[in-house]
Amino acid sequence: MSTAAPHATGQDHLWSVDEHLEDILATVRPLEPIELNLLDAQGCVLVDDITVPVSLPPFDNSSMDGYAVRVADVAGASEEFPAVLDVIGDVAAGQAGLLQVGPGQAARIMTGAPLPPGAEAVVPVEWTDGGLGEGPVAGMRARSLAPEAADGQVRVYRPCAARAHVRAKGSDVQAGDRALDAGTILGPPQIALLAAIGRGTVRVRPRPRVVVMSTGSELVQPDEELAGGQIYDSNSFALTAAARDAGAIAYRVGAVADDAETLRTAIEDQLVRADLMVTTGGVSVGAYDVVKEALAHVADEDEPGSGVEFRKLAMQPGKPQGFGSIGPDHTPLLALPGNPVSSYVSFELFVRPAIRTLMGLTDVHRPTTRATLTADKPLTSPKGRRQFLRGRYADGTVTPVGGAGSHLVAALARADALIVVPEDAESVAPGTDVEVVLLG
Ligand SMILES: Nc1nc2c(c(=O)[nH]1)N[C@H]1C(S)=C(S)[C@@H](COP(=O)(O)OP(=O)(O)OC[C@H]3O[C@@H](n4cnc5c(N)ncnc54)[C@H](O)[C@@H]3O)O[C@H]1N2
Ligand code: MOO
Repeated sequence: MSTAAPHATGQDHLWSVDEHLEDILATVRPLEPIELNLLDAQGCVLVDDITVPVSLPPFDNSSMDGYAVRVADVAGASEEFPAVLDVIGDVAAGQAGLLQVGPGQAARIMTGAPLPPGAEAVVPVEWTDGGLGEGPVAGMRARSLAPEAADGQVRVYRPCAARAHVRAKGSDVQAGDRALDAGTILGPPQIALLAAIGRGTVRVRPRPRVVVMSTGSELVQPDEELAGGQIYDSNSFALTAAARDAGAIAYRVGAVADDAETLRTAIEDQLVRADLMVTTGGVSVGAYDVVKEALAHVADEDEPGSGVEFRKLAMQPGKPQGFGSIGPDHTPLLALPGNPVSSYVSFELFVRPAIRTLMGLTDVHRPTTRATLTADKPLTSPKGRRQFLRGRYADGTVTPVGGAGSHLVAALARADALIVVPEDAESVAPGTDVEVVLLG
């Protein structure tokens, strides 16, 4: 192998952000569906439409603790002239078919209990004397204090309309209705609905397993002592968190040393648990840029399409990038630049859409909006590069946070948006309408 410095020929080509993203999305495919228990499916994308098997609620039931009555029996009732009804017993939630309410009768009923046949409405207990004969009560006596079921008489002080305080069968969803559409992400409310209609498992695309690996012999893990020339590894934390935020199950591998063989072995060891590999650092043109060295030649001649290509993109930050697939399963790999802001911005632009494609989502991008630039002076941007500056967005305006330097982590921590300066702009004046990526 030659030890001469590489020539610039062919390496000067700058790929656009859109070309790079297109290549990534053309390679990454949604993961195969699996059947998962409801809670394991949280955050996953539903593969099939879900139809409601039984109506919800499955039967007419009471929305209040009170008395199930016939409307005619309480017509005209007042505190002065209460309706007096014979109480025939209790209907608790979970009971059905025991009582029949006839004229002049009432059944004491609990919230969620089935409306007994014959009854047309429920009067809340607060509209009655609770069977105690001493005027309106605030509630029923606890079962521990009065274990026997209600009997005797109840005075009802107000009339009620038919179906009052009754939740009708099917008033939530009807059997045969579409409960959820394929493509829905299962959050807590969707999981509530699936459980409510009796589904214990669902077919979803699994959450992608993403291994995030930082590289660099200068990196030290948080809580350890820094020696001269060392810095803390922030990328592996930032990107693991970002992968989780995107919906992945993410594994962090902190700081592999700048040695090609060590790195190759470390990556091979991780492939078993990766649907997607992400590395940071070592992709530039330095003598110690080991990711490039380790991966630029991993293409397997027997495996067409395998291998990692390193490119320069017309963007800032995030100019040097690697992308391809490795290992027997052609696991996609994105090699991001090491500067902390570069790796984070690259993640947002390329890795997040890849993760969301693996998840089976069609809308894979962060939302964007237009905003008026608020700044003391014009923003400057290198010609021919799409620049992503950090900013704060509020009420249709965006304000830059910190400068363009790709080492500025503190400013990144205060930002909630990226200000996009297009390739053809070298300067953007305050007051200009700009595109903004909302980081959510
Ligand atoms: N002669 C040239 N030099 C550089 C160029 C170039 O075109 N010609 N490009 C610059 C750009 S742009 C970037 S971006 C960086 C990318 O470099 P690498 O991907 O090789 O990254 P490293 O050299 O490993 O690190 C860069 C920088 O970031 C710090 N770093 C790395 N990993 C972490 C981490 N996990 N946590 C925190 N900080 C990290 C590292 O210490 C360096 O300071 O190359 C430029 N150079
Ligand atoms: O592209 Mo580098 O990522 O500008 O700092």
